[in-house]
Amino acid sequence: MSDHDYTPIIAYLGPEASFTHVAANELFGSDGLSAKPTIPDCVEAVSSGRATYAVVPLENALEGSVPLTIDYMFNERDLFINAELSIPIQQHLMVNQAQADALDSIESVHSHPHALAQCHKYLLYQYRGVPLIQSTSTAAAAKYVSENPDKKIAAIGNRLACEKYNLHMAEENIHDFHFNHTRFVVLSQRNGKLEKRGHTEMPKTTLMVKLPKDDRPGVLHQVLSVFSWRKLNLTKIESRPLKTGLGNYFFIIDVLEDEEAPLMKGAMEELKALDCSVRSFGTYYSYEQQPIRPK
Ligand SMILES: O=C(O)C(=O)C[C@]1(C(=O)O)C=C[C@@H](O)C=C1
Repeated sequence: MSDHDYTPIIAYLGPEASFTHVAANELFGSDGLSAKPTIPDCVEAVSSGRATYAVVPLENALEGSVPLTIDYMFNERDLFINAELSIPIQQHLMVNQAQADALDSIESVHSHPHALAQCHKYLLYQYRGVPLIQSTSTAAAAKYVSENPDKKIAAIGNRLACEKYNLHMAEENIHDFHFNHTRFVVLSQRNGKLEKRGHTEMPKTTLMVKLPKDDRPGVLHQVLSVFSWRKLNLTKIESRPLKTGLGNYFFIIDVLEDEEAPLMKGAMEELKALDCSVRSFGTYYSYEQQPIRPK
């Protein structure tokens, strides 16, 4: 991808101090970042041209894919993945400063559904029966708690949100499993790699594969052998509903190879020869971020 001579606008799932904000900041710095209230708003901003890029969460190590991102991304015909960034996720429980002494009487816990799920056991044992309220992001929950000092409510989110919204840190690291990472992707209308220092060696290509309509036995096996006999390494395969009826699925397949490599071109041709429909979301590099450290 060539350098821009203008500041690109980067739509991200906000508000400020969401995990997606951390990801966007890591990849692009703070210039041009534009917070959006929801994932569909981010995808729409980039597909309409109002933003150059969108940064959205795609997959969490504990909870799996982010359905909203998958649905919007794979239905927008003209978007490509330019980069991915994996971030370690540490979840903390926070309350308004005015409620710092009322931790035993919390009446609801607010956060993004993924964050609530990542802390499921903690919430079960420490706050059994307390209603869990979904928000559009962890930072949106933190902001809501900061704006409601009279309410006995808590938010789950990251340390930056605790600082940004001046909340009281009630308990740190409440996620149930130590290895908690989320993978974010950069989407744009252009097919090309976003190149920065520190990417992993092999590029990755994301494909959307629809099986042939005749539903013959063994066709998924044939699809997988297209990659296996070429020794193309798959890092993910996931089936998602096509939303056209029960039993109708497409596959998201991540391959550790450049789509321009001869082996990949051959694989795509062979998939088409099997009557599969194949769409590439482009080839991109992977980046990793270190844990957010206390100030
Ligand atoms: O709520 C946020 O802060 C987000 O950026 C979203 C999101 C997600 O969709 O999974 C990102 C990382 C964490 O896994 C929890 C929530």
